[in-house]
Amino acid sequence: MDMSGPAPFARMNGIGNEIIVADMRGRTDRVSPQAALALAADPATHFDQIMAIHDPRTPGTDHFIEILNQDGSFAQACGNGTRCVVQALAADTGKDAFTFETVAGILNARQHEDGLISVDMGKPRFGWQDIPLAEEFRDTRMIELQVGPIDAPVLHSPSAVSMGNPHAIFWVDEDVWSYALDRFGPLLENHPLFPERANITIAQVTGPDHLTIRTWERGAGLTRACGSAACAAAVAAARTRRTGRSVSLTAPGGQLHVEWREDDHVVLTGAAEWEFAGTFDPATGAWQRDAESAA
Ligand SMILES: N[C@H](CCC[C@H](N)C(=O)O)C(=O)O
Repeated sequence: MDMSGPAPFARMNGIGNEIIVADMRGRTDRVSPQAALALAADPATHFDQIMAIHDPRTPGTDHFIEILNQDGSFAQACGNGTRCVVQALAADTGKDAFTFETVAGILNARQHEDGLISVDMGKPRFGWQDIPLAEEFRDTRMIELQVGPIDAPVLHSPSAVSMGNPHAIFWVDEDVWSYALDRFGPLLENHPLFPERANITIAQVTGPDHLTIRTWERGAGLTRACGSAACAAAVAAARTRRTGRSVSLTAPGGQLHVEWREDDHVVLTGAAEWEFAGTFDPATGAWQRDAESAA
């Protein structure tokens, strides 16, 4: 049955990462890039990512999840967005555990008694072709890339990690707010070394097994948090012996925890917050707020 016509959505956030959860269950259409661009352009619905919940495509999974960035591009992973999906589905179904299929693989997630949500983001990938990078690097813990004056680079020698989506983690010793990420982010996001672009994070070790991070996201720009970047930074910190495998992180929007388990799975834990509900046209992005959600 194709339930065409407007689809329900919830405007949420994952520690400040602005998310639209689109309920596409029971439908055969998809959220279009045009709809994403229209919703992103409206200040009331402006978002970083859209998480579209579809009916399952694979036995043993609850839903297929499709992810669009603010610029209409499709993404393979979104940790903060996945937590928002769990919170929305838990409220709707009374279940607290879910298995999702994404283009990056199968994700298991659950909401805890305290309301926090954990998502198994799968295994990190480190091969240069898996990130992907445009040229071979035998050790992606530190790749040759820099921005700023040639004799005094501002950011250099990042770690590269894929969490299903590409990440470059630049290690800094100064306060992460002292770097012009608004200027360097787009240069690095679109650097030829990243054939699929990349999410760009600056990370400072600010305590034993604690990182402070800021991210310029592929397809969304500066965001208040990026869950898959938190995973990438935690894994890269452990790989480069800056921290252990269980790391707490402070992003501009709040706190996250990442555990890189011994079975190689990376588990992201954090909060999700509901803001308001509405309905929208998945083809055009035309929307209206639910009466009971009216501000
Ligand atoms: N911008 C990312 C997708 C969203 C990631 C982020 N919002 C998260 O929580 O993981 C990309 O294009 O790979």
